[in-house]
Amino acid sequence: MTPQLYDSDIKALGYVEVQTNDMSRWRTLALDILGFAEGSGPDPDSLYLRLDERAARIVVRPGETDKVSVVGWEVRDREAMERVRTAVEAAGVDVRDLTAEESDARRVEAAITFSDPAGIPLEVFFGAVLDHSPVVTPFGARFVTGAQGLGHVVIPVPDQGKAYDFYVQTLGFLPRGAFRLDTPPEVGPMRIRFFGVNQRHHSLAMMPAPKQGPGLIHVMVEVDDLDTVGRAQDRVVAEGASLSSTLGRHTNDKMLSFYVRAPGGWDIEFGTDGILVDEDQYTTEEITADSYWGHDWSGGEPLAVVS
Ligand SMILES: Cc1ccc(O)c(O)c1CC[C@@H]1C(=O)CC[C@]2(C)C(=O)CC[C@@H]12
Ligand SMILES: [Fe+2]
Repeated sequence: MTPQLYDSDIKALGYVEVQTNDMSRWRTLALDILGFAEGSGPDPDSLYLRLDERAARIVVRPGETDKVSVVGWEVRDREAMERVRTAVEAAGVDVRDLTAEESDARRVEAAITFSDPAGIPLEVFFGAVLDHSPVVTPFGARFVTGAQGLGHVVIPVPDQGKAYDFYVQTLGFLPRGAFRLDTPPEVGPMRIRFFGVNQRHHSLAMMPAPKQGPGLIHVMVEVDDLDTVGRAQDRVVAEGASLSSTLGRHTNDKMLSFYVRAPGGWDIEFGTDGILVDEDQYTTEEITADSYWGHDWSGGEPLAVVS
């Protein structure tokens, strides 16, 4: 088999931290409905969610408003982190090192932090600290992570051209196609654009949107069987959480998923059965429907970035 070749030092989506003014609703959603395992960490007021051997893949911390506070991208080692630093600084963006205390709290050996052109705080890290205790999820979910990383994030970008150049030219993300949105002709074409850094079809997508709201459209996590997705959706309905979109199968990554509303007006996409991309053969394509079937958004509440 030929090796999969990637230009990017970024290997995977490592972690996401969000802040919320409704910790109790977050705890219910994360633990009692979606069935993440509760981890532990340095801040007794934060919620640490484990999906695998990493100490925490999703961190929810109390704050005044609901918004994304960090998107963490993983590199191989210190040398790779230094290459990213050089590229980001060459693009005219300020880079700061996490202090030793901050890196410890994040459970990584070291990280740098900077903002993307949409203003989203990023961290690039290496040396994730592992928790070797069994990952005991409350309903037996097994999450698909490993070389494919945490999942994907979809971010709103006010200037897609600038965001595209930063992620592709500076950070080395690989374009993985687009979905043309249905916009009136006078507005001109708008596309959701997808980007990968490993065999997961997309670890990042960006949607043109005004600069407001939580800085997230959704975070996707993947489990290893359909029954786990169906049972999670049953609990969304039974517990009265807001189902943003019904089950459906996407046309690009083939993921079978539903979306549930998180505090702050963004969604968690909970899916299974995503494809692995063979980068040696891959060429970008434009999908003309978001899904083969399902994904009915009509019963959900509007996204914060468009309301
Ligand atoms: C099109 C698509 C393929 C694979 C994905 O993982 C994925 O999230 C999407 C985009 C779904 C997208 C969304 O998240 C916000 C609301 C959107 C724009 C729609 O109203 C249709 C497509 C939806
Ligand atoms: Fe998605």
